[in-house]
Parts: sequence; structure tokens; C-alpha cells
Amino acid sequence: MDFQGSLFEAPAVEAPTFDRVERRPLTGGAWIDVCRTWLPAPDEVFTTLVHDVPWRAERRQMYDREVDVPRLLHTYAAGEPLPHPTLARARGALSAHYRPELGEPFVTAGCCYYRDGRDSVAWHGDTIGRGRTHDTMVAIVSLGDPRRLALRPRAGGSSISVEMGHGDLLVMGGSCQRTWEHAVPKVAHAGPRVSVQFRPLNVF
Ligand SMILES: O=C(O)CCC(=O)C(=O)O
Ligand SMILES: [Fe+2]
Repeated sequence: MDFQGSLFEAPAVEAPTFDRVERRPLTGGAWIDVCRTWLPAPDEVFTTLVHDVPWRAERRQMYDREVDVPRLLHTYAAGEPLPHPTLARARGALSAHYRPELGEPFVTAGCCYYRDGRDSVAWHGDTIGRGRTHDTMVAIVSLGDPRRLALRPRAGGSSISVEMGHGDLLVMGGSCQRTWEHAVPKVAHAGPRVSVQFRPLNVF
């Protein structure tokens, strides 16, 4: 065995770890976990996602007219291969780490591409499916330019916000989807940002 050589061989894809994760409890049984610079090799993942994801623009009915959804989207369903091996590793690491609390793996990967500061997502909870009635988790990995994720309690009260930087992880857990709402507000100036949201089955 070439022991000497193996000492200097980096693993093909680094596994993300959770020793730096910080939990912030919110009201009503909601919480968020944040870990800065969590994803290994984020530059490469970002470039791959921008180029290789089959991004699509969506239009949505808004009262009496159809409007553009202000961001590009693509969702990888359960069992579909992800566009970069680091994302598959990340999903596996998240599933293993949160399994005792979540009781199931993360299986889908929703991707959003915010082209500039005009792209955004309005206040909402991920309440289609089980998030409406049950505690669950949504794990977001942010890539590219930093953007603010704002959170506010549905019952009223002040909002909080977390700056999501390149490679950062933010996990919304507990009752967060049904007792709180989140948004990525428009800003005057921002470069491209991609967010990947890992969700368990039946959470949208
Ligand atoms: O871009 C983000 O970080 C959040 C996206 C989001 O909330 C969603 O797609 O449901
Ligand atoms: Fe969301």
C-alpha cells in the first residue's frame, strides 16, 4: 500500500460537519439552526448549479392577472440525481444528523435562482403537505451573493432576519412552517444567488 501517498490525498468530496451549528429557539415551538460556511467547495457547486440546473420561469395567477414569479425554479424529486456530488453528500449528512429529531430523511431538493436584487420570495410558510399540520424541517443551503432571509411569527410580533452567505446552512425546524413565515425580500443591489432547499417527503 502506498501509505505515504495516501496521506496527501484529499477525499474527492468533503463531508460537511455539524459541530459549529447554532440553534436559535423561536416562539411557538419553532427554531432555526444556522451554520456559516457549511458547504465544502461552494464556488464550484454554485457555478455548476447556475449552468446545469434546467431553470424555468413560472407564472402565477395573482387575482385577475398572471404575473412572473420573481425567481427561476427547479425541483429535484425524491430519487432524482442531484446536479453536483457535494449536494448529494450534503443531503446525506443532513439526513444523518437530523434523523433522531426528524425521524425521516431529506429527499427532495428545491432550487431557486435569484438573478439579482429584484428577484425575491414573498412571505409564506412551506405549508403544502405536512408542514401545515406537523412539525418538520426545511434545510436551506445558500450559494452566491448574500441575501437576507426574514422570518416573522404568524401570531404577530417582530420579525428577525438572517443573512445567508455563500455556503451557509439554515435549517427551519419544529413548528416553523406553520407558526412562522419566511421571505427573501427584494434589495436595491445583489448579484446572483442560488438556494437549495432540502425537504422530507410531502413537505413543499
Ligand atoms: O431562497 C431561500 O432561501 C428560501 C426559498 C423558500 O423559502 C422557498 O422556496 O420555499
Ligand atoms: Fe419557503
